[in-house]
Parts: sequence; structure tokens; C-alpha cells
Amino acid sequence: MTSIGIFGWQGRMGRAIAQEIERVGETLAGGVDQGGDPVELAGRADVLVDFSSPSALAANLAAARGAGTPIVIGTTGLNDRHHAMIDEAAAEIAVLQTGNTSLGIALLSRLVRDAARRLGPDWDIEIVESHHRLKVDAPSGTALMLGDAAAEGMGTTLSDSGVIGRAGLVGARAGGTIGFASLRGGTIVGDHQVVFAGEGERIELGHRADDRALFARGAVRAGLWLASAPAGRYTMDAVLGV
Ligand SMILES: NC(=O)C1=CN([C@@H]2O[C@H](COP(=O)(O)OP(=O)(O)OC[C@H]3O[C@@H](n4cnc5c(N)ncnc54)[C@H](OP(=O)(O)O)[C@@H]3O)[C@@H](O)[C@H]2O)C=CC1
Ligand SMILES: O=C(O)C1=N[C@H](C(=O)O)C[C@H](O)C1
Repeated sequence: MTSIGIFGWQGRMGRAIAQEIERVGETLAGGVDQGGDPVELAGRADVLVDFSSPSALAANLAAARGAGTPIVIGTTGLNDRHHAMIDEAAAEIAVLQTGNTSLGIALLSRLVRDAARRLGPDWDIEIVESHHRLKVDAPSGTALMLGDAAAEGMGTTLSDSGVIGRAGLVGARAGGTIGFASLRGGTIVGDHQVVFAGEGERIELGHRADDRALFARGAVRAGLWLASAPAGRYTMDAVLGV
């Protein structure tokens, strides 16, 4: 049996992951929230899953590295500095980082990359995401992943082409950009829509999550896979084989 430790364990995702660990008959090593001791948890878990906050990432990665324990990072709202920390840690331990642990989004990313490549520069790409009123980051980590996939298909990068939100007299849409819009309200678990808008026609590719148990299943599956993986940085593609 694999012993799994949770960073952010009293949060919405942490509680769903603890239930999933029990459902699949693995062992819960315990968890920490703000003020907890990540080092102690990292020392007694076979693998860690982090669904907490970007502000906790440095300490959580340091604890995982110190103990040599693989870690799944599901926390979103990460910036370039966080990604550099993950790269550095992945030189020593196995790290899987993803903004979405579902099979559906892994497949959708592929479809988006392919569509962006095939449709070419005459089609405008806009990404719309909707989440519950308590979500603190925008755009969602998943929207940014889908944006990365679209940018790759277009032969560019999101840092060069992304346009996050619009307000006021912003002018006509610049060609070759990828726009993002975020809706927040109620208890929406997570909806993502990628719109390819061409001359007189539109293609819409999307995904709707009905229950965060979906993400918990993916997180535990990722953790069990990562527990025996060598050092390196991984995505859900490696786990799901899509
Ligand atoms: N990759 C994926 O598939 C998914 C990713 N997510 C992401 O997971 C993260 C958590 O989401 P969710 O569970 O809804 O959020 P919650 O706010 O419900 O939970 C966050 C948890 O993290 C803890 N936490 C916050 N700051 C720290 C810190 N500095 N050190 C340790 N623990 C801390 C909180 O504890 P306290 O109350 O003590 O502050 C809380 O228990 C978000 O970034 C979200 O976007 C969510 C769903 C799916
Ligand atoms: O905060 C959430 O709830 C979610 N966060 C992830 C994201 O930012 O993409 C994944 C999912 O959509 C739910």
C-alpha cells in the first residue's frame, strides 16, 4: 500500500482526496494546512499531493526534496518563479504539476493544440472558464494549460500571445492573440470552453466538471503512479497515457 500525504488537506480538494484514498484502499499519511509542519509529513509519506496555495509551494517543495518524496502539485495560480522552483526540484525528485487532473482535460488539451495548428492564423482563439465564487485565482490553471496548448499549436507562447481580460476602449482584437475570460459564481465546479472564431463560423471545444471527486480520482491516480517514478517533471499525460 502507498502512503499519501496531503498539503491543504482540510480544503475542498484535500477532503475529496482523503475520501478517494480511503475509497481505493490506500493509506492516508496525514495532512497539513497553514501553520502545519510539511517536513514531518514529507518524512513519513511515500508520496505527497499539494492542493493548497502558491504561497505554500516553496516550503512544500523544500520538504519534499529534503525527504526525497515525490510530489503531485495541483495548486493553481502559479507564476514563472513557482515554475522555476518546480524545475529545480524535479532535478532531484519526481514532480508532477498540472492545473487539472482529469482525463477529459488531458484529451481536450490535445484537441486544442491540434485544432490551433490545423486552423491557422485566421481563426481567433478565446478561452472562457467558469468556477465557484470561492476560487481565488484567475484565469484558472486549466485555462492557462489550454492556452499553452493553443499557443503551441499556433507556434507561439502564451507569454507572447495571451490577453487576460478586456475592459474599456481596448481597440480591435489583435491577430494571433489568445484571449481569456473568467466567470465566478455559485458552486460551479469548473467549466472550460475554447472558442475558435473564424469568418462566418465558430468551433467550440469544451469540458464541464460535475463533481470535484473527478479531480480527486486523478490526483490519487497521479500520486500512485508518481510514487515509483524517477526524478523528473511530469504531467498527467504520462499517467493517463493519452
Ligand atoms: N489540479 C487540479 O485538478 C485542481 C486544482 N485545484 C487547485 O487546488 C487548490 C486548492 O483548491 P481548494 O481545495 O478548492 O481550496 P481551499 O481554499 O478549499 O483549500 C486550500 C487549503 O490549503 C490550505 N493552505 C492555504 N495556504 C496554505 C499554506 N501557506 N500552507 C499550507 N496550507 C495552506 C488551506 O488551509 P487554511 O484553511 O489553514 O488556510 C486549505 O486547507 C487551488 O489552487 C485550486 O485551484 C482545485 C481543483 C482541481
Ligand atoms: O479552484 C478550483 O476549484 C479548480 N481549479 C483548477 C483550475 O484552476 O483550473 C481546476 C478545476 O477547474 C477546479
